[in-house]
Amino acid sequence: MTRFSSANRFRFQFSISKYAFWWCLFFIVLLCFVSNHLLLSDNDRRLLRNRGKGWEQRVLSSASPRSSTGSTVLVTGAAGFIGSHVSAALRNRGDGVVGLDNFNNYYDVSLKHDRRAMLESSGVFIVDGDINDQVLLKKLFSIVQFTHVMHLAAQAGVRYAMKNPASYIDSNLSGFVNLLEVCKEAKPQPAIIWASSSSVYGLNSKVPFSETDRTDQPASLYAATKKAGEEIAHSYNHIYGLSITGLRFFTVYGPWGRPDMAYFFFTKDILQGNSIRIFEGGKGGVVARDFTYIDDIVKGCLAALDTAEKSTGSGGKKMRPAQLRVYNLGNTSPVEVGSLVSILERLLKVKARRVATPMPRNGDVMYTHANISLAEKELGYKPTTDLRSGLEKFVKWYLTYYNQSTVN
Ligand SMILES: O=C(O)[C@H]1O[C@H](OP(=O)(O)OP(=O)(O)OC[C@H]2O[C@@H](n3ccc(=O)[nH]c3=O)[C@H](O)[C@@H]2O)[C@H](O)[C@@H](O)[C@@H]1O
Repeated sequence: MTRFSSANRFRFQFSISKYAFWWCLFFIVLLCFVSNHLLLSDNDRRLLRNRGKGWEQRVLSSASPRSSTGSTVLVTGAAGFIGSHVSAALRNRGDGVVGLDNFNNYYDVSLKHDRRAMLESSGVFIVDGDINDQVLLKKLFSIVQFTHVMHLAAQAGVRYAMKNPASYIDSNLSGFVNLLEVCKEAKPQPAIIWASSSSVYGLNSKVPFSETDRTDQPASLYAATKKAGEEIAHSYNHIYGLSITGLRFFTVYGPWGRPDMAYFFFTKDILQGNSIRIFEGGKGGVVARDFTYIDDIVKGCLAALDTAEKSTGSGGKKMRPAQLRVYNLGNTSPVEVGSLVSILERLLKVKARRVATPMPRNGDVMYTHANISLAEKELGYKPTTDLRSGLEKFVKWYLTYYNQSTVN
């Protein structure tokens, strides 16, 4: 009995320690899984993804220009609307392009992934990363000598600033400063071209808007951050000799556009039979925009890049004064929102359910109209697409992309 129980005890203890061992192992694996998948920040995960095997090689091959005179451009916001078009155009003419985008969910992320797929097929690699990530930016600059930075990453949208003000500070102010900090330290420094906005004109009532008009009355936080960006650009140019060009875009539209913009969600709502709100100014005031087609904007961006002088500093030290420019890139022919809807109705062959709504106090301004004579003179910028032809291209893209047909 005693002999039997001591053998049994031994077996019992052995199996207990065996189970304890397997349980420990199970808990260790579980712990690893939890720390990897739940405790890692978005940024850590992004770094792991970015630094995977072959990552540097992909960055380098995307950065190499096809011709000896080609530029090497870092495009931030490359999976965005304007960023994807500009990246494709730069690549198509032979420049080296590395994209950077944080793929945030401000609007449908799958659209951004589809833009990325389109760019990757033409040889542009988009790094999944944030402009606030200084370690990542420094890493990119240590691998590639960028001649230019086309900074198109931003928190866009005028009305959304009332819902999520912090996102505008994060991208348009902190992110911009972070990028400039890395650019100013680079040896040699790149020239920077970046997206400002027509919204900086705010409550300015002198039309058409010229670059010399007042821009100290922003009507939204979005506009205030873009205006602040222009002042920040001034200080980095002044202190560090960075060559900086700001482009004030006027309501850019077209294929692969932004679903948060009126022409885009009006199209969706008209097709789905939903009503659309058309903002109207009080006392006969007109609500209109100088809608500008994406291909014209791309030409303006490339011309700004081609005419940008080199930065004059290096490694944080300014050698002599550097170029600082700002240009309006608009279409010069404002169209009332109601007329935009009429064009969409004709193209979609569907009557819109219009609800006239007095302009809410949401950061929108009543009217925009660009004077583009400066861009015309110095960049050779000449928009050629009227709203009807541009919307026709947009609608064609929209119906194909969303696999829809018009209702006859
Ligand atoms: O050019 C610019 O500076 C800005 O252009 C657009 O801003 P916005 O002109 O307000 O463009 P939409 O949001 O597409 O609005 C277009 C027009 O439709 C009107 N609207 C908008 C929404 C709506 O439900 N109803 C309506 O009538 C707006 O008041 C505006 O007049 C972009 O969203 C900004 O990111 C950009 O910086």
